[in-house]
Amino acid sequence: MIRLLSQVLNAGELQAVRELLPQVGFGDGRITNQSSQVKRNLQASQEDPVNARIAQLARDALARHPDLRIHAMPRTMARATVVRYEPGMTYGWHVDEALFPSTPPMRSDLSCTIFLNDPTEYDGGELMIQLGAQELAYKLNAGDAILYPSTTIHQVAPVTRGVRIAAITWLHSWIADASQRELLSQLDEARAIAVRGAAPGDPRLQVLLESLKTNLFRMWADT
Ligand SMILES: O=C(O)CCC(=O)C(=O)O
Ligand SMILES: [Fe+2]
Repeated sequence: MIRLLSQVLNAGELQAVRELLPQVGFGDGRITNQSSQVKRNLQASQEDPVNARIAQLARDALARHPDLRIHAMPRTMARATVVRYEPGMTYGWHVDEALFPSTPPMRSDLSCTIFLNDPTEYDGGELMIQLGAQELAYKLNAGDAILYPSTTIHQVAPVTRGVRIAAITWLHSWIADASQRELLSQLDEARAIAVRGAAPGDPRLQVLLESLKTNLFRMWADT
């Protein structure tokens, strides 16, 4: 499932990132995808010390975001990388690698983009995700993030004006199976609504419970 995580970075962290960004050392993005025919962007090298500081800010911010825990059930999070798209740059349709090349390698279940600059600063540069025949486009406010399954075909549309800057990372979930993960996150959301003291007939709680009951029945029904 695609999930938007709002205000992952708070105002202070965004300001710290803005001050660090001019010092990031960027290189050709193909360094990590040498055979890619569609990747035309800039990215920080993993050894870059300024990237490491931004990555740490991003990791801490994601780790404390309640929606990340509910929807990703993260086991491991890869070190984030700052990416930069100038006019004409793009990352065409592709699927992310199955294994993130850490030691040991990490299976990527979910991909995550944290938008680091304001959408008014550039044209184009939408993160587009294919859902069957549909193409969904996302361009979020600075500090917001999107979480999407690493199995999806996606692209960054060409930037036509200005500069798009984001931090990207990947997550290994405790729950490998996406439909099982969805059941658990619906259950967790329902629990959170109930704990807050839902009003009788709360529509969100009702539809969550109906979905859980129906989909568990579909899974377990002996036909
Ligand atoms: O910059 C983004 O939003 C995602 C880029 C991407 O798809 C990737 O680096 O694999
Ligand atoms: Fe990607």
